[in-house]
Amino acid sequence: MSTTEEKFSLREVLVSFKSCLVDDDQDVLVEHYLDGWKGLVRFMNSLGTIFSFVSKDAVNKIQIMENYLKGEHGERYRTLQSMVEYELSSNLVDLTKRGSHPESGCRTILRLHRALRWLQLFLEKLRTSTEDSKTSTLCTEAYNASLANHHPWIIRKTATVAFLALPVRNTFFEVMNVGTTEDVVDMLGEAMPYVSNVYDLTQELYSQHNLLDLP
Ligand SMILES: CCCCCCCC/C=C\CCCCCCCC(=O)N[C@@H](COP(=O)(O)O)[C@H](O)/C=C/CCCCCCCCCCCCC
Repeated sequence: MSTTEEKFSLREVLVSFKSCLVDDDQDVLVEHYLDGWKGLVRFMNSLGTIFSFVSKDAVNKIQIMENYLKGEHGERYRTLQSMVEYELSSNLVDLTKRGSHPESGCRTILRLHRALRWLQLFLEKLRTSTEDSKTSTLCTEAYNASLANHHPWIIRKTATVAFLALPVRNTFFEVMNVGTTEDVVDMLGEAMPYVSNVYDLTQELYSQHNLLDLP
């Protein structure tokens, strides 16, 4: 996971989520999906150790998926659709309660997928924010409208306290290494449709297979 220690580039994250989409934008390549997350983890690491409890969980989930990709059945994990078909047809998913497959690909991606909704909301809030907007407020609002609904009280509390340590909007934009505020806003506008497409496709796939509440 050494790549997560390289410098963050929002453009690379954009390219990863853009190149995720395959088969006429009807499927998601797992490898590039994970590359997008690795880029985001790099960004979070650059914000300081207060977010290490979040990045550890994200890194752990990325690692679980990378192990599947490198494993004996790696080809079945090439796209989200092939992963869902393979794991369901081979009974590799704990559907109602945690049992013998506590780290299935389907449940691991579901956790990242829920976090992608938070990202989608947060990026849109950042894009439309003004100079005096507080990143902690934007982040908390995005979190409360998404991930928080899936987290127990103690995680919600810890996350909300950590958000208070987010840097102010200008510093936040600088860490993105994109250029001026206008450049950041433009790039966020460019990135949003790709992140949204990936989110919508995954949501549709999981909904079709009743996988949105995996334990
Ligand atoms: C253009 C860049 C701007 C934004 C950059 C954001 C960078 C964010 C990078 C990574 C996001 C973190 C992804 C977190 C995945 C969380 C998955 C999850 O929900 N895990 C929980 C459930 O897992 P299981 O126990 O069922 O296996 C787990 O309990 C969570 C533990 C950690 C706490 C998660 C708090 C999530 C807060 C997300 C906001 C991060 C704030 C970063 C601020 C920039």
